[in-house]
Amino acid sequence: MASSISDAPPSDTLPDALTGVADEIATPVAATPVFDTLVVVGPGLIGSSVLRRAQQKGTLARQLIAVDVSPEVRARVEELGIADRVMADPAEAAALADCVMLCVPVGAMGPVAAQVLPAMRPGAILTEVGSTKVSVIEAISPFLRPDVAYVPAHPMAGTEYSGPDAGFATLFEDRWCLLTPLDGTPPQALAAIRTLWERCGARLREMTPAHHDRVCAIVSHLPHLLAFTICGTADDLADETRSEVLDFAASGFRDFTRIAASDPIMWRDVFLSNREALLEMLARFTEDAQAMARAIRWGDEDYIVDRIQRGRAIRKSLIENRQA
Ligand SMILES: NC(=O)c1ccc[n+]([C@@H]2O[C@H](COP(=O)([O-])OP(=O)(O)OC[C@H]3O[C@@H](n4cnc5c(N)ncnc54)[C@H](O)[C@@H]3O)[C@@H](O)[C@H]2O)c1
Ligand SMILES: O=C(O)C(=O)C[C@]1(C(=O)O)C=C[C@@H](O)C=C1
Repeated sequence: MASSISDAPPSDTLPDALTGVADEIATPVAATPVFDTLVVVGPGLIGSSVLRRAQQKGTLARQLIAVDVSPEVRARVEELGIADRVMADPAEAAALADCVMLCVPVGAMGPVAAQVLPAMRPGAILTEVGSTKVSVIEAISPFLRPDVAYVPAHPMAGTEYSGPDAGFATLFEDRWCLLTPLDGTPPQALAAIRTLWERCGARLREMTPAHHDRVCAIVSHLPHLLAFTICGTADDLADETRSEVLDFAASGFRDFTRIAASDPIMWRDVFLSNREALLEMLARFTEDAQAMARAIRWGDEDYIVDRIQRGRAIRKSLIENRQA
């Protein structure tokens, strides 16, 4: 593949930090930017965090272009000054890029890929950050070209906020970025996207798209489904009893409300696009919740304590892994 990717090292741990060992004090050198021109389509929470990181470090790309369908978002990105150029037409921007990163809701990935791919330069890279992988890959695949590499990725980092004001440069630090390369993904393109995420501070893991979707169904999608549901149940209860259920909803419930404040469009798309894996995890969860209900009904103290201890152990391991 004729690539226009800069000749970036595969990892920040090697030549970026130091040159040679001839002198007693090695000379630090700036890393070569991974790309000349990075186009971020959808500079919301994730896209604007990538732009801020790129601007702050200067080692992701020489030129940053933001593209958004919303005039309000474009105006805000201009005001924030987090891109060198802000454009409305994805195809016009894509023609200038050696990397296009799609940061739009997963339901928009296919239509946006259809707009950008025909305009991309030979040798450029298309990547995206969708929270689901199998259906996003299926939606993008019909528009792929042999001379444009596609590297699916998913930074496992976020907040309940969205839009360009919500982003921040350290969002990805110490967080996992899951990569799901395809059989035909060129190693050089994969290496460039790995370097980009490493320079965002992320830890990397590669897996198949199907495995990704099962993992994310349990660690991310089901927790959101439960948070939206429990808030709805509490709200219904407050209506029915005309009581102050929500006035006193502190502590445990409050933690659910943070997740439940997430963007409806993003989560509608995630649930529908990971339908199978999410429904499977929900079925397993429902069985386990029934088992807990049974233990409570029959006073099975051992079962109850065992489940609580498993929860505590999971929390402890997250803290040890710096993921809490
Ligand atoms: N929020 C998270 O925690 C999180 C974490 C990891 C990955 N993701 C994934 O990242 C993507 C973006 O999520 P976000 O939270 O940054 O969303 P966001 O709502 O903050 O930003 C999305 C942006 O995309 C723009 N957009 C929508 N449709 C478009 C189109 N057709 N053309 C151009 N722009 C369009 C919107 O105007 C918005 O500015 C989603 O695919 C999501 O699944 C989200
Ligand atoms: O931390 C949060 O609030 C998030 O929702 C982030 C979170 C997650 O569930 O962990 C949400 C969606 C993503 O695709 C990745 C990360």
